[in-house]
Amino acid sequence: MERIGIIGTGSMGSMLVDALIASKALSPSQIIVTNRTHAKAEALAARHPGLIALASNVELAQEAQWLLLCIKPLEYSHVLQELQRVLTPEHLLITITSPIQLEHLQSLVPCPVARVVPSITNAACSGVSLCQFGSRITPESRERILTLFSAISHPIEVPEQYLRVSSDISSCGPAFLSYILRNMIHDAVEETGISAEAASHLAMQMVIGMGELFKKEMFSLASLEQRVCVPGGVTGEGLIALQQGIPGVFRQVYQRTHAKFAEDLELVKIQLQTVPPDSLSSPSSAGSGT
Ligand SMILES: NC(=O)C1=CN([C@@H]2O[C@H](COP(=O)(O)OP(=O)(O)OC[C@H]3O[C@@H](n4cnc5c(N)ncnc54)[C@H](OP(=O)(O)O)[C@@H]3O)[C@@H](O)[C@H]2O)C=CC1
Ligand SMILES: O=C(O)[C@@H]1CCC=N1
Repeated sequence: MERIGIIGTGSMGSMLVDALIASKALSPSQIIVTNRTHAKAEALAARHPGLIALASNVELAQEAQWLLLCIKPLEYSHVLQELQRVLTPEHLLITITSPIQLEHLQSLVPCPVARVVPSITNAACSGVSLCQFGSRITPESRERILTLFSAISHPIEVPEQYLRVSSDISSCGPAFLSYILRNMIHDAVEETGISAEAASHLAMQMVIGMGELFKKEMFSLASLEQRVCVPGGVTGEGLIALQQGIPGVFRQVYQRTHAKFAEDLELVKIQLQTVPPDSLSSPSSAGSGT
């Protein structure tokens, strides 16, 4: 494939670069990056000889047709204003951010747009990525996007109304489960005196083992729970405590994430009013920025 330009080499941008190279989906020389703090982009280039770190988003868009926007929602209006001068219908814009409506984004640029929401699990070429495609995406580009991201994840196409909750599970989920496990470890230490190190080791190995069981499709969540919970045994006693505390907690989690999402969508919408609707979309005025 042609070169891909990655704007933003923070947590996700750098993870995607590392994973795409590790999986051999892309070679370093197919990747160009920019980052607001240029030193971060340079560090990535140093890690992957052949990868180019540029200082300007405009220059990057002139060098690459596929642009992966790995910036945060409130950074879009600034970056889109910069890019408007150079984007052409031949570009392809992929956002990894949720609170920006795809059709709105598409209305501001002359090119096709798509969304691919990654998960930190993609760093291990595992887990899912959540995909959505704007109306200008051709079947061929759709296939190429799915092929690229299938090298580091299981891409899943999600409808707009389930984007937030899907990302809550697949992208925020690792943080939620880590928090629960940290509490499991903390309380073990407080209650019994086991060392934090020993409890952490047990917890990590347990999670890795569970992942293997699911990978091998040996259990569903319910059948695993049932298999471990020996009638009259200790697990059932422990579950009584969990049954008092856990049910309903995730309803609150989803209510909070959805409220924040709605707030961000609104803020982004207001900010994007400063980006004029695409005035470059007619091929005659699109320029030859590639
Ligand atoms: N973290 C996660 O697990 C997931 C995150 N996401 C989404 O990914 C997006 C990015 O998140 P994340 O990587 O964690 O955030 P980070 O803050 O780590 O990365 C954002 C990067 O964008 C850079 N940046 C900001 N403005 C510009 C600009 N004008 N030009 C070039 N680079 C710029 C920042 O540079 P600087 O170094 O100067 O700050 C920073 O490195 C968010 O929208 C988030 O919702 C999606 C799924 C999972
Ligand atoms: O915390 C966040 O906003 C991002 C979105 C998905 C995971 N992390």
